Amino acid sequence: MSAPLWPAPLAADPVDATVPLPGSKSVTNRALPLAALAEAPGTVRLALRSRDADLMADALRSLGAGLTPYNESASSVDWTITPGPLRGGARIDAGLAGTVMRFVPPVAALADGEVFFDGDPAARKRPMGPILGALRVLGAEVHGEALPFTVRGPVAGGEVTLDASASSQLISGLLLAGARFEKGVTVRHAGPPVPSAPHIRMTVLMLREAGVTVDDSEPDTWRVEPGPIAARDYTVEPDLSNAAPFLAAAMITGGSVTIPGWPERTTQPGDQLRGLLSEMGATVELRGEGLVLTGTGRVSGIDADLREVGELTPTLAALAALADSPSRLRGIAHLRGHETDRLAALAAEINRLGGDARETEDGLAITPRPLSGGVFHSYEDHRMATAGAVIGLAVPGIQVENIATTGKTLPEFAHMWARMLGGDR
Ligand SMILES: O=C(O)C1=C[C@@H](OP(=O)(O)O)[C@@H](O)[C@H](O)C1
Ligand SMILES: C=C(OP(=O)(O)O)C(=O)O
Repeated sequence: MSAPLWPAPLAADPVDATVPLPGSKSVTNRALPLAALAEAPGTVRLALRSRDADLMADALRSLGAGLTPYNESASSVDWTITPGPLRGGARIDAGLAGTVMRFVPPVAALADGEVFFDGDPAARKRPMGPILGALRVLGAEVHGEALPFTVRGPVAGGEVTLDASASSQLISGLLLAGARFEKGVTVRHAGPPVPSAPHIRMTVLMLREAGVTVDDSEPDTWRVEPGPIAARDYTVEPDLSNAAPFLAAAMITGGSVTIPGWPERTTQPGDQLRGLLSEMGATVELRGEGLVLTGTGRVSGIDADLREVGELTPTLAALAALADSPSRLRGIAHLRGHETDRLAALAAEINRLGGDARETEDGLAITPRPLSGGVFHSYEDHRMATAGAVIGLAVPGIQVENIATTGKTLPEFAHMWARMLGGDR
C-alpha cells in the first residue's frame, strides 16, 4: 500500500512562533460521553474536531444522544448535547481511537438492544479483552474479544477485577459510564502496573465535577457510586500532548515557541513536557501568555520512566535521536498496543535513517548517530507522523508517509507546522 509522501520542511532559522492548539482529545472524548449520559442538556465548548473526536460524536449520536454544533471552525466546535434514551441497533465505527473503542462499549451496555463495534484493521489488534470480560462480569452480553464485537445490556454493575496493564483506558471506560449502572461499579486492577495514571485521574476528576461520587483512596481500586451525572458546561483545554512536536521544534532550532492557554493546573499528561524538555536542555516558563519554551539548538539525552506519559514517547524518541548523548525511555511496554507497535515502529524508522534505536523489554535505548534523509513511515499513527516531522527539521530529505494521519487528533498539523516555520510574530 503506498501512501503520499510529505517532504518534511528543514528548518532554515530558529523558529519564533506562537502556536495555538485545538482542544484535548482526552478531555473532549470524556466530556462528550459524560454529557450524553447526563440528566439534562449541557454544552461542550472548544471541543476538538478531529477523526477521534468526530468518531466519538458519531458513536454517541447513533446511540441516541443529540449533538448540535453551534460554533464551528476547522479544528474546534462548541456542542449542545441533549441526552436521549440510549438505543440498540447501532453500528459504531471506532476507527483507530482507543477512547472510542474503550469508552463507548460501557455506554452501549446501557442501550435497549445490541450494539455492534468495529474499527480500522489496525484497531482489531488493540487490547480489548479485559474491558469486554469486565462488562460480561457486570451483566452485559458480549460477543468477541477484540474488535469487531457486540455488546448488549442490561448491565447491573457491581464489582470486577481486571488486568489493565495494557491500557488505562480499560479502567477509564468502566468508570465513565459506571454511575449509570444500577449498582455503580467497583473496578480493581490486578497485574503489572497500570500505565497513564494522569489519564485515570482525569477520568476521576471529570466524574467528580459532574457530581459523581468516586472513591480512589485505595491503590488500584476505583469505586463509582450509582447516581445521576450532572449536566455541565465543559470548556476543553488545549491538547498539551500535541504541543510536543512544536516545543521540540524550538529545542532543535534554538528558537522559541509559545503555547497560549497552557493551564496552570491540569490532569493532562502533556503537562509533564515542562519537566522532561527542561531535562533535555530547554528553558521552559509558564507565563501569562502561555507556556514559553526556548531552546539552544542542542538536545541532551534523557533517562526517563514514561509510564505515565506514554503518548509523549514518539516526540521524545525523535528528540533523543537528534541529541548529543544517549537516551533510555522506560516503562512503556504498553506502547506495543497503541495505534501501532510504537516501540518497533520508532526503532525501525530511526534506524532506517542511519540511527541507533534499540527496543528493550519495556522501552527504547537510543544512541544518537548522524542521520540521513529517507522515508519515515507513519503506520497510520498520528504521533509517528509528527515524530518524522521533528526529525525532518534537522535532517535534509526526510519524507513522511501519509502526513494526513495526523488528522486523528490534529487535522491542521501540516498547516500549523508550515505557519510555525514561517514565523508568525
Ligand atoms: O484516556 C485517554 O484519553 C488516554 C489514555 C492513554 O492510553 P494508554 O493508557 O492506553 O496509554 C493515552 O496514551 C491515550 O493517548 C489517551
Ligand atoms: C495512544 C493514543 O491514542 P488512543 O486514544 O487511540 O489510545 C495516542 O494518542 O497517543
